[in-house]
Amino acid sequence: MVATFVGVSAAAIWTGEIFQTIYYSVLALAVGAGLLILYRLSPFHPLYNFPGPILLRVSEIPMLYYALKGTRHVAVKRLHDQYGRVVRTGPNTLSFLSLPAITRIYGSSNALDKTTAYDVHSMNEEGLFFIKDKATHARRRRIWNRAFSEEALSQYHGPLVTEIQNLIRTLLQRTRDHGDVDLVRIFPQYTYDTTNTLFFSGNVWHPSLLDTDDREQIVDEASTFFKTSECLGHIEPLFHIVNLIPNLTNFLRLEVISREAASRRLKNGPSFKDGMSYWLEGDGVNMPLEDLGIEAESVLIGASDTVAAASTFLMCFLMAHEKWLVLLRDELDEAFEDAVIHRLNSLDKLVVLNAVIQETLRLGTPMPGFPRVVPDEGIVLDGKYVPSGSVVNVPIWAHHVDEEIFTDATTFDPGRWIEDGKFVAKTAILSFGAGPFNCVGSKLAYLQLRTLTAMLLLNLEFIPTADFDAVKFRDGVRNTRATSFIEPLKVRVVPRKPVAVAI
Ligand code: HEM
Repeated sequence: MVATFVGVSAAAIWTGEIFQTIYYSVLALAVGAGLLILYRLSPFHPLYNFPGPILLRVSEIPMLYYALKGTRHVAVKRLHDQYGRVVRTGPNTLSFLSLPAITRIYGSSNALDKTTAYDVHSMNEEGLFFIKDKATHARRRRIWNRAFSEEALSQYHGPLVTEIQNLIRTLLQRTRDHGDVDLVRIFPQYTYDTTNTLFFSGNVWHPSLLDTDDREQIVDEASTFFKTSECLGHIEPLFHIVNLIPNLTNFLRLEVISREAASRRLKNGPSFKDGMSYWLEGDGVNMPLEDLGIEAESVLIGASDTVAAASTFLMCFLMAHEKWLVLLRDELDEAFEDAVIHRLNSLDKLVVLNAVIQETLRLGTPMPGFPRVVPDEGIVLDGKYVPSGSVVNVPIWAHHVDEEIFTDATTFDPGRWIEDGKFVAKTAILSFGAGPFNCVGSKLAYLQLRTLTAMLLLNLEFIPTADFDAVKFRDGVRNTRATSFIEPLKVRVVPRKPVAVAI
């Protein structure tokens, strides 16, 4: 009897202690969170004087919501419309919409460092996109630059044209099989194939994604990676916790694919002087072999979705603005009336082509911006002191549709880039970033966009399906590091007179 009494009593005491522990822990957390919120709103917070909505001043969660939805670029633009040129977009984050801020944050020789948002990867080696230290980055960048020299770009001409010819064949085949073809689906297949060919001599996957309609769902794997790292980049310590839990790291499969890409290409060798050949040659300093996997990831991330999204926007704009489609096609028909593109470099001179591409990049870069961290001594931005450790950012999309910089800013008007019959890129756009961390592959991106647009429009006619609605399509644009489209962009493709390319 006594034993039972004592046993029950001990259990009760134990249960009571657990309850008390939980109670006091929750209470302590609630008090801690309350104090943190009060501090973030108080004049003691170093960013107190910067305007912004209360919810964003106290927590990262509202911006995380927009990041998850893929509409952060729109949310930040609205905040600038409401609060002005500088907005507090998070407890510790400021967004600056101004030209001097672009120069100070990204462009100058003392450009600011990348934040820990770039640490969202599980590889221990060093890859260009992820390197934060400026001196280490500059050394690695010299090696990468060689893969985009004039000599290197000319090596890519032939393989690039072959990829586009395969795209043209597949567009016609899918139209024959299904009555129409979705450009949102087919363009990433083509760009991932092109990266595979130009950088790894086609060793990453075979047959091509176009030939299998991406049976292995490589494009989806990459897009899951982008979405997850965009969200975890907001609360980067969470990534390191997630990374410890095996089944939660499936989104990192792109890293496995990247390692395999590098090792297969190393084992099989190149079929022409591909991008990896330039990495292996080095530039005074050698690329460490163990870094090839993460560098492969840098190029797979950097080169494929970006070019696919720009190509999709370009076709959508042309179908929605027939005047520019006709002007561009006339320019191409006249330039290549003998049905041969003699040199790809001749495309650099075409005024309407280049204006259409520049305008596409202006309106077709729905990026919220790239975060940088303020150094120990703090900095002055737009006449305001910004304390050490703050995260600052220029919103690319909001900059591109800023009425103070571009008249009639939301209208697709390639004419804004043409002066006295010449293409003039007179106003800077941020599609490729700026400064030491800007896009290393921009020259290749322009080469790809010029060649693709010219070859598609010369060889094919694109007829949008009856349900084509440019406004609905634009409303379905999302950006989670990479750009994605909720709506399909369906077209029927009809052959025109075939045009050859002489390399
Ligand atoms: C339309 C196409 C493209 C767009 C809009 C684009 C955009 C950008 C932007 C904005 C950045 C800076 C990102 C940051 O600061 O965090 C960047 C970096 C980068 N891009 Fe591109 N890119 C394009 C095509 C390419 C291509 C074709 C390649 C390679 C073949 C490439 C490889 C890279 C790499 C490796 C970086 C990191 C550079 C560094 O940290 O030094 N991109 N890109």
